[in-house]
Amino acid sequence: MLESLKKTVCEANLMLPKYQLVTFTWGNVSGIDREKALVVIKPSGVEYESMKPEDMVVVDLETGKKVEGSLNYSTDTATHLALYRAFPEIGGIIHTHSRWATIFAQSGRGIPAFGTTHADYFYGEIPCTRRMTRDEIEGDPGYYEQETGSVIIERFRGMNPMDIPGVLVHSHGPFAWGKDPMEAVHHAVVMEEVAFMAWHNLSLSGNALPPMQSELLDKHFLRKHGKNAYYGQGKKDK
Ligand SMILES: O=C(CO)[C@@H](O)[C@@H](O)COP(=O)(O)O
Repeated sequence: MLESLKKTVCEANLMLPKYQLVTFTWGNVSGIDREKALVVIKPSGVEYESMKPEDMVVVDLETGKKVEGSLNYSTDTATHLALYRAFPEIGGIIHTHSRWATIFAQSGRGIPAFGTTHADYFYGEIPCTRRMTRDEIEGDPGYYEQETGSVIIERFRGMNPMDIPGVLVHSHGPFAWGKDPMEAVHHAVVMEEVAFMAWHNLSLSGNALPPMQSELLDKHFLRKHGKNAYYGQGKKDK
């Protein structure tokens, strides 16, 4: 079942060690088949060196039940499912504990847009959720992870998840998404890079640097995204 998506999701997971986004097994990527309403996600706690497409686990989007796979699915599966249900435009999700983004998450701070590297991918600050409450943390397996999805969705109320394809979960770490699993990984790599830069910008400025000017944010984001985008090979030069 879903052999091609399993291959893609496995390859996307293998990008985590490649781009140094992960230590040990601390991360996961998933992808969704919207027509079948099935999600493919990596198994929990399996070393990346030995991970194969056939290890991927298939989960029903609505019930959260495993429909195929001999291994246990990622502990973060319920968060992925909550995000897929809330954001119908996304096709892939990644969670990591990449160092610089996690430093911002642990500090409860969003990553401000300080430059065009950020603006090419994120249309403003990458937000941080609120702290989770005791009631949201305690409970049966899967409940805390589902509530992790809820605090992300709450933070994105009134926002377009494709304008800002990532978030920091307070005291935890980054989640990112995209139109497919590979784009989600791409966004996680950029988030880590801009977190690294932003930390140094804040440090050099004595924590007093304002965000970049809105005109420059608009220019860089909108020339790569949206109906009038002209970056890359999509639209032919006049
Ligand atoms: O967030 C955490 C641990 O804090 C998990 O995402 C991480 O260890 C990866 O878990 P899985 O191997 O996907 O079950």
